[in-house]
Parts: sequence; structure tokens; C-alpha cells
Amino acid sequence: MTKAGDNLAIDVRGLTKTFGKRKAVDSVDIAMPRGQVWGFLGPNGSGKTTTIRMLCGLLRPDAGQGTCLGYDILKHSREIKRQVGYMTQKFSYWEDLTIRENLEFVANLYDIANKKQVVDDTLEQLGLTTRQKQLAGTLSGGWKQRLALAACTLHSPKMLMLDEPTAGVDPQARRDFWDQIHRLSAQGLTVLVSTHYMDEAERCDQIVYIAYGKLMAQGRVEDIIDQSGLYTFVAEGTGVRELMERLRNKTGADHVAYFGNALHVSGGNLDALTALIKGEQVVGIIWHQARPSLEDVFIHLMGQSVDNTAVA
Ligand SMILES: Nc1ncnc2c1ncn2[C@@H]1O[C@H](COP(=O)(O)OP(=O)(O)OP(=O)(O)O)[C@@H](O)[C@H]1O
Repeated sequence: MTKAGDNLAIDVRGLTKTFGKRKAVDSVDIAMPRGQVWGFLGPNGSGKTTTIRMLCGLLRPDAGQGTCLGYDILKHSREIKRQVGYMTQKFSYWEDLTIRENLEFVANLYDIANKKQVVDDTLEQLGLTTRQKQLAGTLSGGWKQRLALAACTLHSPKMLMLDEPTAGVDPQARRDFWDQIHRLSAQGLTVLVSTHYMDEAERCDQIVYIAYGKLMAQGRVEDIIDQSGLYTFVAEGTGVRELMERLRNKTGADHVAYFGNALHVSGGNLDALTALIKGEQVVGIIWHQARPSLEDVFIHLMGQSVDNTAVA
């Protein structure tokens, strides 16, 4: 018999963590189905790493409850650690060991049976076989991240939690990394990946967005945009740069930002925004209403939350 929630890889409610006086994570609920790839987004210092660490049993929440892979996050952290592959933000492998030696070291830590075969298979699966004798310290950022991904899949986890795995990595290497994520997902792994890149968010089945500890949105990218209550007008043509300065802080324009040669002017009040745009019908500039981008929506959500990261 299956229990309600069995299909959820993560099912937590009220997750809270305070450091000193600052609530790093404030009553966050997440219900993430198994087998999906979820993006975890939010401004710097918003509590993504802290949440991931609580979910995978490395940090005890001050409040809240729930399960990860069916295990209680408060009581069964050992089981969770065994079944989750966690890739930290900072490269944490041995630079003076080769790729293969690093993986063998990790295999020993997990006491993996049939170590040679598992390392061979992992090298092959992540396209590292030809580089297995290269010292980790001599790898480019993209290859280092691939090694880190290999290391966190070695013990055959059911779920991966990847903390900003592609930060500072070039676009081709990012694309290759995401191909690997989707390949692993196709094999049945559930993946939660934190990122600041909008294109990566759009590669996910669903996303969670937190700002300064608070959950602001959860769902499919399209639905989050639809439910944002945000309206966007785009201005193109000569003179848009002057427009930007003029529209900043005007009633109706909550956010003004460049995307390529176009200016996106967004706001939550359609009447006020339309009135503002009507007053800016100048020669050389063409206006049209557009669907807000995910970035427009995130900036909007961020503006609705209180930045608690300043040092008191
Ligand atoms: N061990 C700790 N002790 C004290 N404060 C901490 C600790 N870990 C995190 N914080 C604080 O908690 C808040 C959330 O940090 P966290 O690293 O979880 O955010 P994040 O969303 O992962 O940020 P980034 O995108 O910059 O990696 C920050 O204000 C951070 O300074």
C-alpha cells in the first residue's frame, strides 16, 4: 500500500533556520515530486544553501518538519545522506590527485563494493574516461564541476542536490553540464539545483524561488509568470537609453531594465503603467506590451521582500 506523499522526493513544511538574529530560512514549504528536475532560485544570501543543507540532513532546522525521499529530516539524516548526492558550491576535491584517484578516494569513503567497476562506469557515464589521469588542479572550471558531479553520483543516490554547480562556468560547459543533469534525470534521479541563471531555470520542470528566507513562488515557469500579476511593456528604437532615466521611479513603472536593445518597463498596476506609457509616445520609439520574462518576475518578487542580509 502506498502512503500519501510517497511520490514526493521532498515534502517539508514550515522549514525554519535562524543564525543569530537573522532568519535565514523562514517557514518554507516544498513539495517536490520524485523524478523531476527542480531549480532553486533567489538572490544572494536568501537561504538556498541553508535549505539544501537542512533537506539533506546536514543541518537541523529550528522549526518545521517533513521528509526527504520518504525519510524524516529530523530523525533519519543518516539514511538521507546515504541516498542523496550533494554537490557543494565550492569545489571540494583534491587538486593534487587525478580525476580517477579522486573518485577512488570517494568510493572508499562510501565503502562502495566493486569499486573499480563503479569508478570505470562513472567515468564513462560522465565523459571523463579520457581525462581520468589528469590532475584535478589542472582542470578548467567546467571539467572540475563534471568531476564533482561524478563524485556525488558514485554511491548511486536517488536524488541529487546541486548547489550552484555552474557558477562561473562558460556557456558551452554549462550546456554540457545540463545535458548530464537531464541524462541522470532520465535514469530516474530526482534533481534539485540552485542557480542564478534564468536560462537554467527554464530548463527545469519546476522552480522554487525564495527571497531573504521567504518562499515567494513555486511551480512551472509559465505558471509563475502568469500568476505574478506583473505587466510589461517593451520600448525599442532610438532614444531608449534616455527613456530609462526618465521612467525610473515614475508612478506605474516598478522596474525598468535593458534586455539587449530593448527597454522593459514593468509594473503591477496595469492602469498606472498604461497611463505612463501613453505619456511616452515619442517619435523613434515603438512600444508594445509583452509577456514578462522570468527575470522581470524575479526582480518584481525580490522587490516585494525585505532584504535581511545587511550586517546589523
Ligand atoms: N553557518 C552560518 N552562520 C551564520 N550565518 C549563516 C550561516 N550560514 C548561512 N548564514 C547566513 O544565512 C543567510 C542565508 O545564506 P545561504 O548561504 O543559505 O544563502 P544562499 O541563498 O545560498 O546565498 P548565495 O546565493 O549567495 O549562495 C545569509 O545571510 C548567510 O550569511
